[in-house]
Amino acid sequence: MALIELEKISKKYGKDEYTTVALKGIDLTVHNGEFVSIMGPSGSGKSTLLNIIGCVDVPTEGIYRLDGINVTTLRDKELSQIRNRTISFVFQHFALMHNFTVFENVALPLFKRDISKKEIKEKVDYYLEKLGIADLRKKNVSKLSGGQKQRVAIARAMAAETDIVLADEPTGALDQENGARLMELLCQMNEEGKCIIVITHDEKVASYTKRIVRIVDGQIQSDTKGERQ
Ligand SMILES: Nc1ncnc2c1ncn2[C@@H]1O[C@H](COP(=O)(O)OP(=O)(O)OP(=O)(O)O)[C@@H](O)[C@H]1O
Repeated sequence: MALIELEKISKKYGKDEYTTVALKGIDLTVHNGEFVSIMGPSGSGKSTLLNIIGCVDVPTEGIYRLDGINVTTLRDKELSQIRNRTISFVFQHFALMHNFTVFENVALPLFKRDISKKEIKEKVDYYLEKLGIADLRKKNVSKLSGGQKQRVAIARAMAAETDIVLADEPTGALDQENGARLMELLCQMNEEGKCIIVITHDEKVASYTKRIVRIVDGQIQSDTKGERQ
């Protein structure tokens, strides 16, 4: 069964003469363990597509099945529950909670689950160790470097142990070395079985992925194999 199944997805913003059609009848199927990059010019609809896949926005038309469930008909509460247990996000500007510690940021998605504090602590400690940032656990995230912040964001995505990780220009705010390190971490997560979808303008970032979907003007222009298989 497909993990992500988009059927004739369209998205319009605004009304009447102010309408923007961001997506036009997108059909896209992604399976467990895939590593996909979504590329395309600015304004082509990449972020809109990722937001719909991530259940933070809803399509105007079409059907979205996430892990076999038609999420287009769900209410907000059900949608956020499915999102929390299925999807993690990694953003260009990290989207961490300022004035919270590294530990608290990584633990955040776990607080919404039905698991004990002890289990949360063990899980978070395990992933902080795995990413080499255990010594930063009590530090306020606003005091960290860009590379360290992105490691915290990856630790948060790993600790959530969701099947899907969505990344929007995740290397955009990083230097080359930290960008490469981040892509290695995403590759590692993919090898451990996660389905990863990354939006990027950067061919180098796309070269780490196994499949490249190119979008132009709200439509899929091509869907090809990436360099890494
Ligand atoms: N909230 C919104 N309200 C109105 N129009 C929007 C909104 N969000 C996006 N759009 C429009 O939808 C189209 C697609 O935008 P989107 O952000 O998905 O493109 P993108 O490919 O991610 O662009 P970029 O690479 O510049 O981030 C654009 O024309 C944009 O102006």
